[in-house]
Amino acid sequence: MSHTSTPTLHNTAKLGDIAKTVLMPGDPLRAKFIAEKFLDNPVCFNTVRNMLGYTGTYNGKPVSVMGHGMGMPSVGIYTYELFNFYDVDNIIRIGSSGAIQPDVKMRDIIIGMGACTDSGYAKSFELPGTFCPVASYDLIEKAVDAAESRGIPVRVGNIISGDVFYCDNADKHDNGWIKMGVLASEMEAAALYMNAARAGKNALCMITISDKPGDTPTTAEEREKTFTGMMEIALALV
Ligand SMILES: O=P(O)(O)O[C@H]1O[C@H](CO)[C@@H](O)[C@H]1O
Ligand SMILES: O=c1cc[nH]c(=O)[nH]1
Repeated sequence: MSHTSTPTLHNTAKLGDIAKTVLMPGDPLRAKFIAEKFLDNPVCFNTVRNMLGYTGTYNGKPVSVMGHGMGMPSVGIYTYELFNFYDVDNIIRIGSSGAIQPDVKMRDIIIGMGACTDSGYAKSFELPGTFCPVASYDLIEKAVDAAESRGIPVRVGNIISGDVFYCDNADKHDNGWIKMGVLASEMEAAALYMNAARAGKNALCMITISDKPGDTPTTAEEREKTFTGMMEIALALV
C-alpha cells in the first residue's frame, strides 16, 4: 500500500490532531470511556468504522486514545498509520486477556515484555529468521515505576498474541505456551511491537486478565469501564 498522507482511509484526523502518545484499547467504547473519564477537553478525531479516537490533555499534557479493533490485521492498520503518517512516537495498548499460567489470577495486570505469536504477521517484513517482538524498555520501566508508586501490583513477562479467540481444544492450544512460561493471551501485541520496531518508535502492551478457565468471565461492560488501574498506569506514561 503506497498511501502516505492524512487523512487516511481509516482515520479522518489531520496531521497534528493526534498527540505523540496514544493509548489504544481494542474496544472503541473503552477509548471513549477513558477520554470522558480521564482527559480534559477531549475532542473526537475519528469515527470512521466507529473506531473512536480522541485527543485531550492529562495533567496538562496532550494525549490521544483510540480503539484498534480485534486481531493483528486491525491493530496493524491503525498503528501503522499512527506511527508512519501521524508522527506518533509512543503507542500503549491497554487490553483484556486470558490467563495462561495457573498462578495468574482474574484482574491481574501484566506488562508484555515480549509477545510470542502464532500469526503470520511477521512474514510481511521478509526476514531471514524469527523476529522477537518486544516492548520498549523505556516504557516498561516507566510503567513499572508508575504502578509501584500507585501501589498497583503488576507482573512483567511474556505474553502470546494469538490469531484465534475461539478454537478446538483450547487446553491443548495453551499447553505449549504454559510450558514456556507465557503468562497470558491476547490478540494484538506482537503486531504492535513489530510495527513499532519497523517504524523506529516505542510500544507497550499492558493487559488485565478478563478470563480464566474455571472463573466467571468479566462482562463486556466491565471490560469497557472497570480496568482503571491499567488505564491510570498508562496515563502516567504521557
Ligand atoms: O479487550 P481488547 O483490548 O480488545 O483485547 C482482547 O479482547 C479481544 C477479544 O475479546 C481481543 O482484541 C483481545 O486482544
Ligand atoms: O484474547 C483474549 C482476550 C480476552 N480473553 C481471552 O481469553 N483471550
